[in-house]
Amino acid sequence: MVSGTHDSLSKPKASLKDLMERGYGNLIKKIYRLKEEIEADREVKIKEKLDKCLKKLQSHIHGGMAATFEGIPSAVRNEPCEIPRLGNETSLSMMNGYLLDSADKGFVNVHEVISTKSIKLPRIQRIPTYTTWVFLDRNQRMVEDQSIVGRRRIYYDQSGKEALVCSDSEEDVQEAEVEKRDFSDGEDRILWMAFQEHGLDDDVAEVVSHFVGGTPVEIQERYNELKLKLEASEEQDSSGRNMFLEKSLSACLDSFDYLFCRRCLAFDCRSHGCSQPTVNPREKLSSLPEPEGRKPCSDQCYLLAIQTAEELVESSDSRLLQHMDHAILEEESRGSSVFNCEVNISSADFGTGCTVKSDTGEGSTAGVLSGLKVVPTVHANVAKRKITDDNGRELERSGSFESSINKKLTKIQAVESTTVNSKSVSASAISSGKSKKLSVESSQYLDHQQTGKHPMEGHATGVLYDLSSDDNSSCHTHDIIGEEVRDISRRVELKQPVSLGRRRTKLSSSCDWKPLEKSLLLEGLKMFGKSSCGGGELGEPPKRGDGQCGNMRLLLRQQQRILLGRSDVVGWGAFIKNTVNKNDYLGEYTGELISHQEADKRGKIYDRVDSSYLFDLNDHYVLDACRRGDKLKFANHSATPNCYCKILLVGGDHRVGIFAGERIEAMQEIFYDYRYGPDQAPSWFRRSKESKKDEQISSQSRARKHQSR
Ligand SMILES: C[S@@+](CC[C@H](N)C(=O)[O-])C[C@H]1O[C@@H](n2cnc3c(N)ncnc32)[C@H](O)[C@@H]1O
Repeated sequence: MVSGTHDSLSKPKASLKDLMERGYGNLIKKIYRLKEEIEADREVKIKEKLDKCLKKLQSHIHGGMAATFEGIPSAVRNEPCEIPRLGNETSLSMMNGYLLDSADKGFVNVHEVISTKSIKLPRIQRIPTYTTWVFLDRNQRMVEDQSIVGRRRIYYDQSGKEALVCSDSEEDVQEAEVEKRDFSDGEDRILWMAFQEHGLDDDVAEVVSHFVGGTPVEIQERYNELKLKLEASEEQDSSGRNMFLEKSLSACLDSFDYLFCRRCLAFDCRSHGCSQPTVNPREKLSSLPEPEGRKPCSDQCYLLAIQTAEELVESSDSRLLQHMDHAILEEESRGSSVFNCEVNISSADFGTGCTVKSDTGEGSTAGVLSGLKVVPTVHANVAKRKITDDNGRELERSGSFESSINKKLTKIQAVESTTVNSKSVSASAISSGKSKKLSVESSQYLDHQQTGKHPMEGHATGVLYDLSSDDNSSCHTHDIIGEEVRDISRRVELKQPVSLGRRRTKLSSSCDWKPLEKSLLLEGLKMFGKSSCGGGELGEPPKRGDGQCGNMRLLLRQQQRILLGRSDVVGWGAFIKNTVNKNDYLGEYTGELISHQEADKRGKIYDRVDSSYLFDLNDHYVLDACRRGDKLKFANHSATPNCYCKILLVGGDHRVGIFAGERIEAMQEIFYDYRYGPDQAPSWFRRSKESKKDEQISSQSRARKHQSR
């Protein structure tokens, strides 16, 4: 850095005369010349640009009208050319080249004018910025590059005037408010020449500042910047590599990495979106709170499983159970892996949120990997085995241990022998289903329909869980077969010492869940401390008239057609295409999954433009539909809404479903209550609440996070 930069700030600026006396006359003359050169250069460029524009304009003119364009160049070039006003004509008529009807003034000689009337084009509203949004099949994790946290960015408001500096700390914001001066190419040339010839000096900086403006400090800093740039490019020339390029390449690879789905092992997968972190279940285990003081909702509730597992752990058989755990792992590591595959067969085919536990058996081909053993097999093996302690002594099995193992086996076997019953596979449902995400070949099921034989039969010693959803238990978790298989294949490859059964517990808090390994289950459930099958805090699932599990519709995207149109209230709105009944599922509010910190930062920006698409999802995430989402993001707020939102746990993820609160006729606009908290309510929301002018739509929203019911 140059010394004395601070002095130059405090001392008054020397005049050009003083500087000349100090021997900078030559420099000053040179700068004058250079400036003139630059300006002449610029003028030439501007003229060239203008000519280009005019040529383009002329090419758009048809027939005789072209003649009227003669007057334009002089007008644009600021040469004397008076443009007469024609009564109340709009400015459009003044700019369109019709220099007309001024015989009395006699300054425009246009003979080929066809019409003396200006054309009034319809007024078109500016296209709002958010029209760049893209559809999302489901929520996507924010790509890190797009985070505004920890970055200093300047955002301009709609009129492009007021800037908002976004930064992590308030001090930063203060600091950043001093805008950095921009130097033009010409200015760069001047200061570069001056410092190159006279060295980096305060006086030189002062001379330059007389011509290019700014403070001597800014000018010196700019010079240093230019020098660094030059050095970098020289370095590139000498080494044949470009460090900037390298940096951007790694940044590029970074974001490429974010697009990689670690569940599907594919880029930009449609099921999970981008930025899939490698989730270590154990890490998750500690980060999420354990459910406390909750009552089981039914005899299938996972809370019961937790209790039982806790009891087992407390019991004197805990050691044996641990050893059994090991035994299972050993089994797994002996050539083939334990595979407790829970396969979701779409409700479109089964009429219900039907989950199938499948034992592939060795060499089986039931759509899952061959050579895998299943949990029942392993359990049976374990039950038969002698269990020894670390010193190789056989451990005595107490009665309760034997009975707990036996109970498990009995349960498993009982279910194993169960074929799919009429509740879970209904022929009518098979034909009427329209799921596009079917992962198991539907032909298999049609085959089943004809032969009366379930497609899994024969392939698998399959454990088919009857998961008919006409009981009132909530079905929160489903998965797609393909996805699970891919997941498993990867796990097998990686030879992870965790059984797949353990993994599945995380994903299988589905309707009629049959606990297989409670200690494992316990772990899985802890990972999803907030998961609930009707515990209440996530809301009751919507009533199902047709025996279909509520959130399967979400999973299968069985949504209503939504139209986008000008809202009756403000801006754009979402409209329903067909009439729907109360509690019908309309669609999902999708968006980017962002942290609360990120949301607060973005919220500040959204508040400025008074338009927010943030939706509180849970303690960890907020949905931001600003850039990505679905048409339902345009649904506006009303205090007397016709819809409601609900956060549902689907496939282990929280997702927002929008449901009809009443019968809604076709083409009606959709509203739901944004439910702003008192500390979040934007001014317009409060205003409208106070005034209560509008009976139907009594409040408005602002850039804060919407809440579900
Ligand atoms: C999710 S967007 C809804 C779509 C919005 N109308 C648009 O044109 O983009 C939410 C924003 O719409 C506006 N908004 C929604 N409901 C409103 C209402 N009842 N009155 C006024 N403004 C509303 C607020 O600016 C809010 O931040």
